[in-house]
Amino acid sequence: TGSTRPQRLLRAVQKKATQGDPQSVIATIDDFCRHSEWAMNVGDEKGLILDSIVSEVNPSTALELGTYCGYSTVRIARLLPPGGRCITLEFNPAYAAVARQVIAWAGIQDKVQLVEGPSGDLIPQMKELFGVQTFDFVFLDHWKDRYLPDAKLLEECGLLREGTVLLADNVICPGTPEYLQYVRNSPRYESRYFKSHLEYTKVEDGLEKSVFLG
Ligand SMILES: Cn1cnc(CNC(=O)c2cc(-c3ccc(F)cc3)cc(O)c2O)c1
Ligand SMILES: [Mg+2]
Repeated sequence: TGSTRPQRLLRAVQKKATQGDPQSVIATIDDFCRHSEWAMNVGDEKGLILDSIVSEVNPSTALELGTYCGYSTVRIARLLPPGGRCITLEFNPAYAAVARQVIAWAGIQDKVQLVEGPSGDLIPQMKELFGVQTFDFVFLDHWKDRYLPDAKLLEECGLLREGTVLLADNVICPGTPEYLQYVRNSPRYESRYFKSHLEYTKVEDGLEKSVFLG
């Protein structure tokens, strides 16, 4: 039985990245995906937009939907203020197992809580499981048809506050048309599109930043 792509990505990190250095983990994954095997990390170009928005929000509590190999988890967690934390939800146990090791290699595991399971079941438990009041920042990067139902669930569970920033990956490719229509037309959000490219390619993609107005 051969290795999987996430396992080969992890092996590259453990071989080439400096332990405890998030930037070298990020650079190693970007190099692996650009020159060895494409993988669905947010990537370096959209990653810079993610970094600038996370830095602007400076979240105490961040939520990531869709961990995959932990690349964007590392990008977010390395920018959190002292005491800040990122809760990241991943449905796929094999991805979660790789992500835990990537996050640990970067040395930021103390800022991250990785939870395995379906976001639709876990979101209603955020308050009781993790003592979360509201999220300051949410990064949506999981199954594209879950963006809208999970955004509505976050609203219904009282997990968003006036000013919470939702940042959604892949709003063009693969695309999240129902989610886009909702956040761009709802009076409860102020939405803006950041044009970019699908990770490691020239294909158009982008991030949608939507501020919850309460
Ligand atoms: C199985 N699975 C576990 N997590 C997920 C959620 N992520 C995605 O689906 C996803 C997909 C793509 C993508 C794939 C093929 C292609 F041709 C173009 C784009 C890019 C991304 O940035 C993504 O986040 C899917
Ligand atoms: Mg994505």
